[in-house]
Amino acid sequence: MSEIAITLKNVSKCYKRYARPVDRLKEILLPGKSRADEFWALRDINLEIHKGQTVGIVGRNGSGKSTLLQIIAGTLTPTTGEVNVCGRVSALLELGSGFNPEFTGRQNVFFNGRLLGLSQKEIEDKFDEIAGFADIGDFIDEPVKTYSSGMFVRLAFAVAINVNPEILIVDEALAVGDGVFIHRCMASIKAFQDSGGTILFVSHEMGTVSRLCSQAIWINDGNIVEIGEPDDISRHYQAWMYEQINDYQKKHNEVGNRLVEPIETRDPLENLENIKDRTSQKLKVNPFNEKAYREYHNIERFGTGRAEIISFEVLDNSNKKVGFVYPKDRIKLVVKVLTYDRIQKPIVGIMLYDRLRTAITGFNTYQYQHHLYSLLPEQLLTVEFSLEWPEIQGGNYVLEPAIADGSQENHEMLDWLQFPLNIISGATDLTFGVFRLSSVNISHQITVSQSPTENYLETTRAETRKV
Ligand SMILES: Nc1ncnc2c1ncn2[C@@H]1O[C@H](COP(=O)(O)OP(=O)(O)OP(=O)(O)O)[C@@H](O)[C@H]1O
Repeated sequence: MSEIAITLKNVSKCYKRYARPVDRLKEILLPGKSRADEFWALRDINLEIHKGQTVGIVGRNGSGKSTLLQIIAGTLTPTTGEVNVCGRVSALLELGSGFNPEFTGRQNVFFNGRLLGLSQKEIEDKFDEIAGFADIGDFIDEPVKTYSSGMFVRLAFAVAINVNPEILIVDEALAVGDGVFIHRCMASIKAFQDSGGTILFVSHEMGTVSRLCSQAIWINDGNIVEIGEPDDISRHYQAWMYEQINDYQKKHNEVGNRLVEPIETRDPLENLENIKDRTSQKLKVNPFNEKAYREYHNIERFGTGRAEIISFEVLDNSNKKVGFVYPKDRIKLVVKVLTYDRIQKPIVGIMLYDRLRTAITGFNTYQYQHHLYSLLPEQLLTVEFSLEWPEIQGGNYVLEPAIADGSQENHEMLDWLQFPLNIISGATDLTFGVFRLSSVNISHQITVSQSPTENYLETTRAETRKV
């Protein structure tokens, strides 16, 4: 096992919160009696991060991510516990933190470089590289208070990555950079990873965490919920987020989500009892019936459970199950849903993820304006999506079906199966990046100047059409 770069033992952080600003003043003027409420932003955090790891930290707003990063970066002291950091830390924390707004960009580069332990000469040697990376032109000699948030982060990242850190800490800041800059940041982060650097970063984008990280940490209400493979954390966090959304919908949408159109009655299924028997087991352990998430880390499905996906199949043209497809193959994705309650506005959809859990595409009945009538309890809904397999890179993919009640923007997630089906996509042709465009027209012309004096031009034209 590699060396340990960061260790946290029983780290907690308590902030003081004052109901009124005057209480803070009173406490200073009349010491002895605390007038603040205690707020524990982190509780008993135990963590070991090895050298060379890239660790993504996820969690909803206010869960304690920045507090944790600041404690590791050394800009905040924990209330209790022990922190050991081995290696030079360069931190890109809250936007502009560490920059003096009255100083110019240039002055701030020197100021920050010195704070990070570089000598004047070292910073002078690196200055052009830093300014070149930040690419903010003449603004480098303007006070940073005149910078846009994007310019701020450009300079801050340029400093952070160019001061030879061993541990790089990035707190969401990159979210405000433009596409070109993010691309460059990602390239430098990759190079830093390859050189054996340790990275900790906060992101709300699970795709980025899955792509970049070797490990992920999920924090909620100041506690570590789970540490593990980014892919697992991504699924569990997604499940939990939907739980929150469902709770919110329940509270705020009791009336809004009520049935407006007439219910279409359907013939009850002949073998409904059998199906119910098979699925009742699952329902009993449905984690969304009031249990805290912590108790069911290893779920592979989530939702309120008012309806349940009981079968999901990928079929070829002759209705045979397939696990291997080629681009342009026609396939059918068949989702069967059993209802346990009245579902007023059913939406059935499927997400396609790659092996790093990057969402490749998603489609659902609502989006394609395929209206599904309201369902009664104990009905079986079968939805079949017929499609041409996209021209994506060859490899392993995951298809995940889901059933929701509501609209695209505002729905209750009833059941979402995570990782029910792996499908291998064969590669038929060269594909660069994620997918290959299915229809590209290419034309070209070559113009030759045959005699400069006559200025005579001969043009050869050609056109190819690839559909
Ligand atoms: N200086 C402070 N005084 C009092 N409370 C604070 C202070 N700084 C942070 N908090 C509180 O501590 C909790 C954790 O904050 P923190 O910034 O670490 O969360 P976060 O997960 O980074 O949130 P976000 O995703 O919104 O950036 C929040 O409830 C926040 O209000």
